[in-house]
Amino acid sequence: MRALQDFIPDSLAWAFFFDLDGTLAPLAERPEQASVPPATLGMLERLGCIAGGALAVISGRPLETLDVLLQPLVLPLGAEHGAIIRDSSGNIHAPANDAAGIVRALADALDESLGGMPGVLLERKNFGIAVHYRQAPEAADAVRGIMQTVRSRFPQFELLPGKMVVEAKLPGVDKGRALSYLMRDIPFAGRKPLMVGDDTTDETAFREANALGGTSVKIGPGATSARLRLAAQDALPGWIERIVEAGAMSGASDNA
Ligand SMILES: O=P(O)(O)OC[C@H]1O[C@H](O[C@H]2O[C@H](CO)[C@@H](O)[C@H](O)[C@H]2O)[C@H](O)[C@@H](O)[C@@H]1O
Repeated sequence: MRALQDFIPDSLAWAFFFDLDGTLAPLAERPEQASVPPATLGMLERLGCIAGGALAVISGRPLETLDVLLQPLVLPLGAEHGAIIRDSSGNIHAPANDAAGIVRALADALDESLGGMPGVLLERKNFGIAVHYRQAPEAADAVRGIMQTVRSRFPQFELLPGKMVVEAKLPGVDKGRALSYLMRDIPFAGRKPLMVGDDTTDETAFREANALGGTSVKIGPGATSARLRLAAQDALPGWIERIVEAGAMSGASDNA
């Protein structure tokens, strides 16, 4: 696999897709402690301008949380692993059926089965849930077992393992589909997609970006379908800055 340092995509030809946790935001002990550094937000804003708006975030986070984490930017989004999409015109695309009741029932059942396991966090979302064990790594097997047992009573969901987390999401929802959906319309259409992510949950988007004639960047170690690798998350802002500077030198406008 190629290392990333010599690949500086042309901002006029590429569409940029970023994962959030572990990619734009350094990983934190708890979900509510994560933040996107102001310098990264500034670089994203400039990149979005020189790329003609062809920049989106595709994340497991709820849409409303992404808007808070990315403010003052308001970007096209694939939220909750792509269950909810906000396109470049600001239109929201979400599953037609109201999942609130069944998500609440699943979360309540998990809450009861987890029984206040120390260090284990239950995160409720609109179309799924996440059970985190970053603060109790020794609970990993127990959490996975409980998730499998409870999920068997809720066939409306499928499990998705991630970094120190097991999530339950709707079937047919994945980041690859979100990327593909966004790529259908201007300003993404006609460009080559570049997906940057750090987790197994990003693999569907890596494969989709590759299949659509683009490429993909995996941050950190681990088996992956991504074609390029960046050693660590803290090297990402510098790489984005190089794309922005190269774009500015080639005459792409970074005036909003
Ligand atoms: O698709 P992503 O943007 O990578 O979101 C995936 C999940 O990220 C969050 O959990 C992860 O980040 C937390 C904060 O750094 C960390 O404490 C946790 O261990 C990670 O799994 C988020 O809470 C989930 O909702 C996202 O699905």
